[in-house]
Amino acid sequence: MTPFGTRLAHAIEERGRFCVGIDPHAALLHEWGLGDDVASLERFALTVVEAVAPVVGTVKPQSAFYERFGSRGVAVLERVVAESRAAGALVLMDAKRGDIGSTSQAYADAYLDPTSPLGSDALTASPYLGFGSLDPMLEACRRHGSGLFVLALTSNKEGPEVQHARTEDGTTVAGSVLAHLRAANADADPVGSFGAVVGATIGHTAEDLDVNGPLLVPGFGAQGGTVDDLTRIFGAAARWALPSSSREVLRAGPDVGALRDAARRGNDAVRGLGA
Ligand SMILES: O=C(O)c1cc(=O)[nH]c(=O)n1[C@@H]1O[C@H](COP(=O)(O)O)[C@@H](O)[C@H]1O
Repeated sequence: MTPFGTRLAHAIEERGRFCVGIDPHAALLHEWGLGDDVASLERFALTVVEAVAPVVGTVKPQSAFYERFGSRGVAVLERVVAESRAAGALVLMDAKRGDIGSTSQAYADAYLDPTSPLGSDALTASPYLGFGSLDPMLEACRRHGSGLFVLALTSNKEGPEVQHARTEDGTTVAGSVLAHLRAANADADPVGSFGAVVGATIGHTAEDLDVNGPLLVPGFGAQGGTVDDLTRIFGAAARWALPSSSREVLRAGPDVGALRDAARRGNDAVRGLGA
């Protein structure tokens, strides 16, 4: 199986680095003239897939917006995964999973094994039960050619309380996560399969963001992150950055052409990063 990092490098080269978040917020369903029910969820999500999955390299459905409708919402999420992949986009499942190791194994089986109904190209993961608790996920990625994006410096204002805290050896929690990722990606070429999540809104950081892996960068667009912010925060590490935007693109719907244009505009805006 080709490693996720290699597949992602091809996707960036062929389609660009912009990632579209497929987040069916209740407010967006309303803006699209839809109701807050499963049929509307399905219409919204599959319209976005039809518009953007053939043109962008990566899509990122946020699981919570589907889970809130129960099993029928999760069935829609399964279709989002399958139809996005069929259209040629890599699916980064945003479920931010993390638990004791034996349960992490079950999350790995659910999201990182391509034969599972929710099997995706990559998963977002939370390292706050200790980075080692994610080992079953890393192992599944190696086995199946999938990838992981581990929270490091998140885009929300509450993140620093945990992420800037110092560990016993004086490094920050974020720095420690980044060091683990760097080790996991050692020797990968052109880029590893184990990425970090770093928000476009963090302002600046003294951390070394070069982990020889991809950087998922939410907070671009609706949360205020701009291209200038990306250049300032990431410098040369922007080479493997995936700026991700949900609401700013999704507000262009429900027209398929307008959604696709919004995705293309996002892609064009970040094309020169890391050059
Ligand atoms: O892992 C994420 O994707 C994520 C991490 C983070 O630090 N901040 C963040 O906003 N996200 C997700 O990125 C998306 C941002 O959506 P918009 O603000 O609408 O572009 C949501 O799905 C969030 O759950």
